[in-house]
Amino acid sequence: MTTDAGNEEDRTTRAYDVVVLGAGPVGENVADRARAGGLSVAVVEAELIGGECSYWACMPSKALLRPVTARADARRVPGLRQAVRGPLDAPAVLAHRDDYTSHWKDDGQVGWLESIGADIHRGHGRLAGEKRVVVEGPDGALTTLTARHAVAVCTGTRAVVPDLPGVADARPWTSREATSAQSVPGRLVVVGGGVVGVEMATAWQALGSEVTVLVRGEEGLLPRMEPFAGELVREALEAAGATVRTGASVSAVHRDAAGVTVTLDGGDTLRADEILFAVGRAPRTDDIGLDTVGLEPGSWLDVDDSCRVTGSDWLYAVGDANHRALLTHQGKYQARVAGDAIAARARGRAVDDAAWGAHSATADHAAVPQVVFTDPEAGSVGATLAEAERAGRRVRAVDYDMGAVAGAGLYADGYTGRARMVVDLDTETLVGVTFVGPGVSELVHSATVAVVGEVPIDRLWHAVPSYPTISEVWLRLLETYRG
Ligand SMILES: Cc1cc2nc3c(=O)[nH]c(=O)nc-3n(C[C@H](O)[C@H](O)[C@H](O)COP(=O)(O)OP(=O)(O)OC[C@H]3O[C@@H](n4cnc5c(N)ncnc54)[C@H](O)[C@@H]3O)c2cc1C
Ligand SMILES: NC(=O)c1ccc[n+]([C@@H]2O[C@H](COP(=O)([O-])OP(=O)(O)OC[C@H]3O[C@@H](n4cnc5c(N)ncnc54)[C@H](O)[C@@H]3O)[C@@H](O)[C@H]2O)c1
Repeated sequence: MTTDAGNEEDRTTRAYDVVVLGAGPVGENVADRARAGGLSVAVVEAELIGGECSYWACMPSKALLRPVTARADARRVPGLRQAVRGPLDAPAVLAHRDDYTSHWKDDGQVGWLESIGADIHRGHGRLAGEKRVVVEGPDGALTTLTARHAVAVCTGTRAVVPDLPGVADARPWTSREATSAQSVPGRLVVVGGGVVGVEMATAWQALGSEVTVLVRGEEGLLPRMEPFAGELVREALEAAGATVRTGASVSAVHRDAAGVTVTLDGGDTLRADEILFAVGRAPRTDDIGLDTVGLEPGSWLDVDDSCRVTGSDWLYAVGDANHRALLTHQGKYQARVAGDAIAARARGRAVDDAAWGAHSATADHAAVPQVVFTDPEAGSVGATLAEAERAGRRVRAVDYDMGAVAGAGLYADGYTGRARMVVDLDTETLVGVTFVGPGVSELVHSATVAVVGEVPIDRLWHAVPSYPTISEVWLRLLETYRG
C-alpha cells in the first residue's frame, strides 16, 4: 500500500492514490476494487455510507413490496388463499422496512469500508482543480484530499420535483418520503408512471392508501419496457383498487390543513393527503466543483467504457452520475470495471478496455437487466422490439402467453403473464427478453446470460428448462420461433 495519509504539521491535507466522492453502493465498490488493486483510498460521504440505495431506494422499497407480492402469490394458490384473506399488517411491514434500512444508521457499512482499509471522510466534497477534493466536514472544518491517480465521482442522483405553482409549500413526497414514511396516508396521488411511480403505487395501495397514479400524455406505465409490461401492471393496479389516469398533467398543488389539492391541466382537481412526485432523477453534480475542472455543474458526466470522464485522464464518473443505467447492480458492475481500470493504469499494467474486456462496462450498451417489483413483476434485459428496430437491426419478436406454461399454472392459479424475446435475424441470437408475471424476477438472469453470451438459438435449444417450472417459457418461446 502506498498511503502517506498526512503529517502532524498539516492535518488538513492528506494524500491518497484514489479519492472516491460519494459512498453509495457504487462508491463503495470503486473503493473495494481500488483497494484490491493495492491502492490507498479515501471515501467522502456527506450523508450515510450506503447511499440512496440502502436507505431511501432499493432496500426500503423492496422491503415494502415483498409482503405485497408474497400475499398476492399466496392468494393465487388454492387451499392457501383463505389463510391470507386479511389486510397487510401495515405497522409490521413498516417496522420490517425500518429494520432493512438499519433504522437509517450506517454503522454496518462503515465497518465494512473500514475492513477493506479505506479511509472515510465525512462531509460534503468538492473538486478544487485537478486531482484535489476539498471536504467540508459537519463542523465546517476543511480537509484537502489529493489524489495521485484518480478521483471517482459517485454522487448519484436526487429526485426531480417540477417547478409548479404551490409545490414548495405543499411539501410533496419524493422517493425519500415514499420509502421512509412512518404512517400510511389515506389518499396518495402519485405523479409519474415510471418505475418509482408504479412500485410505490403498488406498495402504498396494498398498505391501505387510496392511490391515484397520474400519467401525463398517453405513454402509459413503464414506458421504457415493452408496452405489455405497463398494460399488465396497470390492469393489476386497477384490480387492486388504484386509479390510473393517463393524459393527466399536474398544473398546480396546494396544501392546507385538510391535505393537498392537485390541479390538473384543464382544471380538474383531486384531493389527497400526500402527493408523490416520481418523475425522474437529476444528477448530484451541481455543487461538486465541476467548474474547477472545466465541466458544467449539474450535468450528467460523459464517460468512456472504463468510466473515465471524456477528455480527462484522472477523473472518473461511476454509477447514476454518468446516466448510463440508473440501477444499483449496473452501477456496481461499472464500479468493478472502473476500480480495476484505475488500479491497472496506476500500476502501469495493461488495460483491457476493448468490448467485453475486463476494463470495459460493455454490458451497459447491450444487456442491462431490470426487475420492477410490482404485482405482477416485470423483468427485462437488453433492447425492446422498438429499441432494436430504431437501432436498425433486422429483428423478430416472439411472444408467449405465460399462463399456458405448466409450471406457471402450478405457481399461480389463473396465472397471467406474457414473455417476449427479440431475435436478431442476422445472428440468430437474442438482443432483448421481457417477462411479466408473478415470480418472473428470478427468470431475468437466465435471459441476461443468453444475451451477454450471444448464445445462438440453435444452442439455446439444448438448454432444457426443468419441468414443471415457469422457466419452461423458454422452451415455448424457442418452439414458437422455430415454428
Ligand atoms: C425508490 C427507488 C427504488 C429503487 N430501486 C432499485 C432497485 O430495486 N434495484 C436497482 O438496481 N436500483 C434501484 N434504484 C436505483 C438505485 O437506487 C440507484 O441506481 C443507486 O442508488 C445508484 O447508486 P450510486 O452509488 O451511483 O448513487 P447513490 O446511491 O445516490 O449514492 C450517492 C452517494 O453520494 C453521496 N454524495 C453526493 N454528493 C456528495 C458530495 N458532494 N460529497 C459527499 N458525498 C456526496 C450521497 O450522500 C450518497 O450517499 C431505485 C431508486 C429509487 C429512487
Ligand atoms: N426496481 C428497480 O429497478 C427500480 C426501482 C425504482 C427506481 N429505479 C431506477 O430509478 C430511476 C428513476 O425512476 P423514476 O420512476 O423516478 O424515473 P423514470 O424516468 O423511470 O420515470 C419517470 C416518469 O415520469 C414521467 N415524467 C417526467 N416528467 C414529468 C412531469 N413533469 N409530469 C408528469 N410525469 C413526468 C416520465 O415520462 C416517466 O414516465 C429509474 O431510471 C430506474 O432505473 C429502479
